[in-house]
Amino acid sequence: MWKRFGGRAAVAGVSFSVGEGERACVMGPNGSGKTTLLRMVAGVLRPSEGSVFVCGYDVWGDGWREARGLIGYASQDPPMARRMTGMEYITIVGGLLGLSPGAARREARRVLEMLGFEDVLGRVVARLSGGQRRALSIALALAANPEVVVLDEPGSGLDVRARESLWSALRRVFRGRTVVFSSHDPLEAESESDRVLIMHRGRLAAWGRPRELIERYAPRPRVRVWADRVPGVLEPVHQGPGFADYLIDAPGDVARIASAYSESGILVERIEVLKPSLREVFFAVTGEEMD
Ligand SMILES: Nc1ncnc2c1ncn2[C@@H]1O[C@H](COP(=O)(O)OP(=O)(O)OP(=O)(O)O)[C@@H](O)[C@H]1O
Repeated sequence: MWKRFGGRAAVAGVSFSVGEGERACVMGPNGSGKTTLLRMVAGVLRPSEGSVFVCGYDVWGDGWREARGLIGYASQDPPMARRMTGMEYITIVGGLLGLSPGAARREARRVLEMLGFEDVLGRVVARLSGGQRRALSIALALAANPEVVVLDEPGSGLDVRARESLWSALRRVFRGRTVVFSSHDPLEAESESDRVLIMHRGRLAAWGRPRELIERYAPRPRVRVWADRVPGVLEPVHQGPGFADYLIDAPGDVARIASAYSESGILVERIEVLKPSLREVFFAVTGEEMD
């Protein structure tokens, strides 16, 4: 897929496939093209070039009607009239998506109960938090019982506990479905997906199973030393404000690094061991730190 806005490519030649029942997570720095990619996959933004197939149907060709009936999509911040209640939103927008009012209400309520957000139905949108609005749009995306679910940052804007309970419910809701979602959280990506796609400046920088990506791009642990200077004898692999990272190859390396700091008279605030994770993969392939 390609998507150009004016002369600029937001998505530049990205190809991937997700198997039936698999969950794929799209990661990438801000502006790397995640939302644009998901919108093309979900059938709401036409690619400048390329195609999307869902269950064999061409989303942007003659299979659009069938394909769109198979996809449930929740955008990052869907437009909602502030004076509508959650129930009115589900009924009206569900109607636009072809759901009968009864089915939309019944199915959305079922999903919201699973998510622990059933009280949003009776409240006006203006009074809902970002997380509650997100739950409402996820419920609508799932109300038609889609085969394929596309969710743009379902966990964003939620605190750690709310995110954990959302995911424990989503795991049940997602069972048997194919899911493509985006995330800024490497732990969420690692634990909730079978495959990870890392976007960088519109291109696919890495694609694979989380473990394979870690093995390929970040097999060695690092230590991060927090101090205001770096000893001249050491070569950090990465430096940021107030910290420097070093690769660890042998058991004595951490002690060797710590003594280089003390021998240079540099006060160390703290030392962290960074276990290889998608965070390190992300850094290795994009050159950028995750949030
Ligand atoms: N409708 C549009 N018109 C013009 N440019 C756009 C449009 N939508 C996205 N872009 C541009 O395309 C690029 C990719 O944007 P996109 O929203 O897909 O990134 P993203 O990875 O989802 O970012 P974020 O993590 O901040 O949500 C950005 O430079 C953005 O400004």
